[in-house]
Amino acid sequence: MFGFKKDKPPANPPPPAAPEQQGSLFTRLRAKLNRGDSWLTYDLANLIPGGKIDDAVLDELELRLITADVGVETSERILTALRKKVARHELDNLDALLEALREQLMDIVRPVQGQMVIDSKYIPFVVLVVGVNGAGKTTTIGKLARIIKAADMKVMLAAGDTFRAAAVEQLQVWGQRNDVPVIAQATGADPAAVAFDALQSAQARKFDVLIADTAGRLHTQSNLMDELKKVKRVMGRLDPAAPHEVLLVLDASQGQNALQQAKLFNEALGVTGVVLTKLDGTAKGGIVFAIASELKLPIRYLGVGESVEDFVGFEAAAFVDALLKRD
Ligand SMILES: Nc1nc2c(ncn2[C@@H]2O[C@H](COP(=O)(O)OP(=O)(O)OP(=O)(O)O)[C@@H](O)[C@H]2O)c(=O)[nH]1
Repeated sequence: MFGFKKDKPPANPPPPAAPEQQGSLFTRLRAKLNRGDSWLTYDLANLIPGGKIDDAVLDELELRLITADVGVETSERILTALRKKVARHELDNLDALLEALREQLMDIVRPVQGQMVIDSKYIPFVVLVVGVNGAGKTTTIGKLARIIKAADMKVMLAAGDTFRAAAVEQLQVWGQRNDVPVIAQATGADPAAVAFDALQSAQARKFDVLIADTAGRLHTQSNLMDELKKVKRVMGRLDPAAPHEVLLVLDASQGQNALQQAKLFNEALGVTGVVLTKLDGTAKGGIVFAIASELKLPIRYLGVGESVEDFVGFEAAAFVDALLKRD
């Protein structure tokens, strides 16, 4: 329900779901992903006036996949499978086409569905959040802290983006409002020192989870990666297994750029999970499939709006069905 798993059930049962968490994930996703119509299936029925699936329909579908940043190779693979079925006369109406498309899409995203497991053998379980500026890191940390707290766990935040004063303030405001402690230092402080202090404090105070924010922009990209590697290394001195989750936040509306970012961050840091933000209303939501097929990294969460409740655990079937607008 919360989009993550604790290895052991909590001592106290989690409180009832907030009102916005009620209602099926599919219904909520459908409303958020397809403002109006789905980028994938809008008006498709009208393209098949006689009900016949022909090359024009398949070409249009391929164009939509590519335009939505599914990626040329992945789109071609999907269409090759569909074309074979058409040639065998297995797809002779829209329903059959959509069902075959659903199977293809599910084959891509099913393997990357995987909840974050908060392993209680680590005190705290450390989540390092990385990504370029503006991707939605701070918002994601707020949303994630909220659901973890709602499951009766003690969460602490580390304000590791010491490069930007506003980023620290944003996290502090969020922490105050939600009664979650935030460890911060002055602007320009060494982010590795912030991470070290925060982890030491969370260990001493026996917090369940520490979520560490990081900078998304430095003078050069190699500076940024070196800084993030140092944060990782320094945490490892206090707990050799930390960070236990390296969560990469990507702005889905950045399309193929997001894919490039993912490759760089993964090479440098070994990403263990991805959060795709701003999927609400973007016509570039196909990047989910590109990330899944090219990187094969677990997709943990989707951000589908700016408010704290616009955050859902990634479930392949709900996502695909919401895109295809099928109940
Ligand atoms: N529509 C939409 N907006 C989002 C989502 N997630 C974040 N945002 C918005 O994106 C903007 C950037 O989010 P931040 O959380 O500040 O991004 P950041 O990566 O921490 O970037 P800095 O704070 O600049 O380091 C904010 O205006 C957020 O409200 C989402 O899922 N959907």
